Amino acid sequence: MSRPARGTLSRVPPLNLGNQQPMTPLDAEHAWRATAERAADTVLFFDFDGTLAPVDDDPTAVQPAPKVLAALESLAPLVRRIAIVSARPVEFLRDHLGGLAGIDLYGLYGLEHSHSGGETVTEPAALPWVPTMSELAEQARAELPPGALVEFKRLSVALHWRTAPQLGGLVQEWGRARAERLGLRCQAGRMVLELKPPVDRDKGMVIGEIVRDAGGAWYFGDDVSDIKAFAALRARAAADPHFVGVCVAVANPETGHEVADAADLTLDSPAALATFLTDALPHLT
Ligand SMILES: O=P(O)(O)OC[C@H]1O[C@H](O[C@H]2O[C@H](CO)[C@@H](O)[C@H](O)[C@H]2O)[C@H](O)[C@@H](O)[C@@H]1O
Repeated sequence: MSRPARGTLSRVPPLNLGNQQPMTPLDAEHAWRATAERAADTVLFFDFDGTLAPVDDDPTAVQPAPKVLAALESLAPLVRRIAIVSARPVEFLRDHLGGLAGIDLYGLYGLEHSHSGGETVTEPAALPWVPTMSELAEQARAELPPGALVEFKRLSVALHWRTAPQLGGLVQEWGRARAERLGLRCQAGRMVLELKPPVDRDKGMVIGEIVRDAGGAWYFGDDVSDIKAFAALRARAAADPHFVGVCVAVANPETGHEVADAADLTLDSPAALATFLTDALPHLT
């Protein structure tokens, strides 16, 4: 099948886990129509960076794409839940979602969560790793060359090389060696390597738990860590032919085709996502 043209919304071959046939409708309009029939039982999941917010050299400078928050606010009362599932801390997400009410936040790949503006709950098994992460961030700052950016997130450390692409190999080598020594796990991303505690929590597990009793779900993501979330929707659909699961990739040249190949639909940017969500509103009202 040919690749979707940039700037268009197209269907690409779905991920095939264990030969199951995903029940995903064929195009966006059908998908929203099927969703409308079960909107009160549908959860809309969004990754943050690269999906709701365009990528920036400075991880602290990002903001959601224009109109994206307004679209989420309009969609929230029409579906069961809206949830953001991100590698960012919950506090960061809360600060960057402009006080949106009624949204669930899953931060640090699900090591933290906050339901509908409530307190932030941290996975207890991860807490003993805070000092290790803090020391690791200090070591990274001391040992990695200028140009590598170290982002300390309490329960994980992200090592960035976006503004110094020539350091990518060295940063990854340093990070993987350190992870092995400390018993940490690595998650690769867009010009970043993230080191996390060895606690079983990822986007797929978060989504799998939430959709257990849902009638449908959409997941919007741009990076390789989002493929686990897509797989969770596929697994749910495989277990229940009435479940409508739709996986949407927000394309970018860095992740190549891997995410788009695992998705049903592809959008070409966070700005295109805002338009896509705004256009979906009439289907659900
Ligand atoms: O799960 P996500 O919400 O997609 O978070 C993934 C990582 O996002 C951030 O890094 C990425 O975006 C930065 C800002 O645009 C960019 O500078 C960087 O190159 C990207 O990798 C965040 O800083 C990381 O902690 C997250 O792991």
